Amino acid sequence: MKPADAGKTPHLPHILVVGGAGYIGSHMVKRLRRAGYQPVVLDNLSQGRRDAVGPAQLIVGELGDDSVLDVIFQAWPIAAVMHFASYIQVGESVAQPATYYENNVSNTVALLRAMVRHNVPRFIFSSTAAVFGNPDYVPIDERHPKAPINPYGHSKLMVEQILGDFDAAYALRSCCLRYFNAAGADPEGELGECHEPETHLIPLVLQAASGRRAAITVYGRDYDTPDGTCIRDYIHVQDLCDAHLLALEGLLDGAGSSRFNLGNGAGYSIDQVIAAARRVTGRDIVVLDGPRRPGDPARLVADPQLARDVLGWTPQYGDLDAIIAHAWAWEQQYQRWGRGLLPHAGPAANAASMLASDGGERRRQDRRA
Ligand SMILES: NC(=O)c1ccc[n+]([C@@H]2O[C@H](COP(=O)([O-])OP(=O)(O)OC[C@H]3O[C@@H](n4cnc5c(N)ncnc54)[C@H](O)[C@@H]3O)[C@@H](O)[C@H]2O)c1
Ligand SMILES: O=c1ccn([C@@H]2O[C@H](COP(=O)(O)OP(=O)(O)O[C@H]3O[C@H](CO)[C@H](O)[C@H](O)[C@H]3O)[C@@H](O)[C@H]2O)c(=O)[nH]1
Repeated sequence: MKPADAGKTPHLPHILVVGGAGYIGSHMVKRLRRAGYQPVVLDNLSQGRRDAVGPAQLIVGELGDDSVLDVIFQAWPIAAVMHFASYIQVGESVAQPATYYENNVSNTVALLRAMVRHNVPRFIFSSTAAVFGNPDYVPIDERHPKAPINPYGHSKLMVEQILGDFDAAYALRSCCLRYFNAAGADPEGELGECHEPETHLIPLVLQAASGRRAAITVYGRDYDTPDGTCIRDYIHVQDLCDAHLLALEGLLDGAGSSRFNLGNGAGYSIDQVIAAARRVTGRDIVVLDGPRRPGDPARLVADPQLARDVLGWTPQYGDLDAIIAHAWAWEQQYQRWGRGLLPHAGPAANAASMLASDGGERRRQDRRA
């Protein structure tokens, strides 16, 4: 199987993209549109950006709101759901577990129940390497024991388990895609990563390169790795989108439920990432040394063989410099235009008036309270 390409017959099915205004979800929405699908986005804008959705349908609303979900499933013939919406910060999940279990688990169950109510039988879930906890071995394959070490990882593993039960009880077929470290940006420069607050290494290193922040702090130099810094498997957001498209095609073709680890299968240390960023940007980057960040495993590297064999997935951006180059182009756009003033920003064609409930700012305030 190959990912559906631009130019393929238009008007493929409607796909509900929950969290489609966020970093990975917005790239997926663009990819779906290019492939001829009709994405419908549900996002509460607690992190996502209205302009990142482009001309796709945007419903501003809560994932766990039955009335919103019922209206969406009645309004559009949704063939499958892609679920990107969750809270994603490991440290915050330790401090606020209730918030994480509520949003990542309870609200997801509400979505799944709505799918069962409306006979929508296909689901693609954004899972994470965090379901494995501190790995017993690397590269990590799908058989590796699941032992999360924080509420974020637990919440994702719970949903994986719930999906197994929904398959058995309701024939809801699902594909869990466990991303390792999502990175990079739309090669066309329209979309990229802009979490608030940003906690991910590559965007922070590039903010230090652009001058948006003074320095990057390396969290620990005493790990059992060749240079003492943590090793991660960085996977380009476009490659993640390709995997989703393949998973979607599989489910539409009648495939059963499945779970895949998504990474390049190559690990880079923090020092290697900083060196690559210096190479790509040509800028000096000030580096500070800090203590370990609690809960960071020394090494997380995927074994992506199953996704290659079963989905036919071939990542295009295995080269760290290419991943960083796209993220750097995005950082420079941000420098030029600022948040909310990007060149592609325009009035979102959305159904917000139908279901107005812009809980975004309220959510942000709740979480900071
Ligand atoms: N970024 C990574 O490296 C990474 C790695 C592994 C897994 N993941 C998973 O991938 C998914 C997407 O990650 P991301 O980096 O794009 O995150 P993101 O925060 O940029 O996107 C999540 C989106 O979901 C929305 N959202 C959150 N709660 C919602 C709710 N209750 N109702 C409606 N919308 C809601 C947010 O507004 C945001 O637009 C997440 O589920 C995350 O756990 C990400
Ligand atoms: O300012 C920083 C930020 C990060 N790091 C280090 O860089 C590495 C990568 O950190 P990220 O925060 O970019 O990514 P994580 O590996 O912590 O987290 C990623 O993988 C997790 C699974 O383990 C979750 O899925 C999460 O959403 C996803 O971003 C870690 O060793 C971290 O300690 C620094 O040294 N300085």
